[in-house]
Amino acid sequence: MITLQNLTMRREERLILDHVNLQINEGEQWVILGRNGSGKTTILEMINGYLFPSSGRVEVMGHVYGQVDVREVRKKIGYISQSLMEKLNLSDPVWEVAATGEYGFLRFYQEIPGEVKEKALHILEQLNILHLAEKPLGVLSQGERKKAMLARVIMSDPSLLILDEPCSGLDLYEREKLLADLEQLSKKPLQMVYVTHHIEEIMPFFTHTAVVHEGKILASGHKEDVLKDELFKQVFDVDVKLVWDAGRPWLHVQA
Ligand SMILES: Nc1ncnc2c1ncn2[C@@H]1O[C@H](COP(=O)(O)OP(=O)(O)OP(=O)(O)O)[C@@H](O)[C@H]1O
Repeated sequence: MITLQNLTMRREERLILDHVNLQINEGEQWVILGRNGSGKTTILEMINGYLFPSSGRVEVMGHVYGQVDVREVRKKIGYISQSLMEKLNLSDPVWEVAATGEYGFLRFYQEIPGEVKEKALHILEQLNILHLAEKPLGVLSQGERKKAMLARVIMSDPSLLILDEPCSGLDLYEREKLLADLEQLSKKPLQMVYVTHHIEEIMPFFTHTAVVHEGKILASGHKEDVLKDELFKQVFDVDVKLVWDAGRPWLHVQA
């Protein structure tokens, strides 16, 4: 479903990605982990076709970038990121923010068809935020904004969902609610690539993990094979012990 081959990215003489290879197959749910500045977002932007590598090959859902109109591929990709959040209009009502997902627009300049509004309201109801439908996006809490973005993504019925640190800024309650929503979504035929710094966000439904370090993929594969104490010591330079509890990994920092 996604093949990244030998991706290299240079910026001002700096090597930001260094021969990145990653194979993501249908039915797998991936988490990409790594420290600040390791190159995670750069990889996501390449999968979305917003950035092109200096060299290498990107194939997404059977389309090789450079040979297709990436805007067409993007219609099948849902993207949740802080940079997209910043592009949305804070004065737009939440239902309208969700409805824009139907077309991939950032905002509407014409009347929205009744059935599109109905569909948006239905999705808000599923996510338990129907009561926020008429509120402007700007008055929502961080957690509620994330849910509005999720509604916008669900509206577009994507085959691939890319999430860049969706839980950042959320308290424990909001984080767990968002993760539970994602778990529900994972039951659809919907593939996810989820970027985070926090391994406890690796819910049981995630099957695979890649660890990015200084622009390289340090390890990738089944999460149980990749998530090892030694790897965390190497990446985070902190002595940790990894413990699995209820199907989720947790890190204990050693004294
Ligand atoms: N346009 C750019 N020009 C120069 N350097 C850039 C540019 N975009 C990203 N970088 C650098 O590339 C490196 C990787 O950035 P990236 O955003 O992919 O990291 P990340 O792993 O997502 O980090 P974080 O977890 O902090 O979001 C960083 O050191 C960043 O400063």
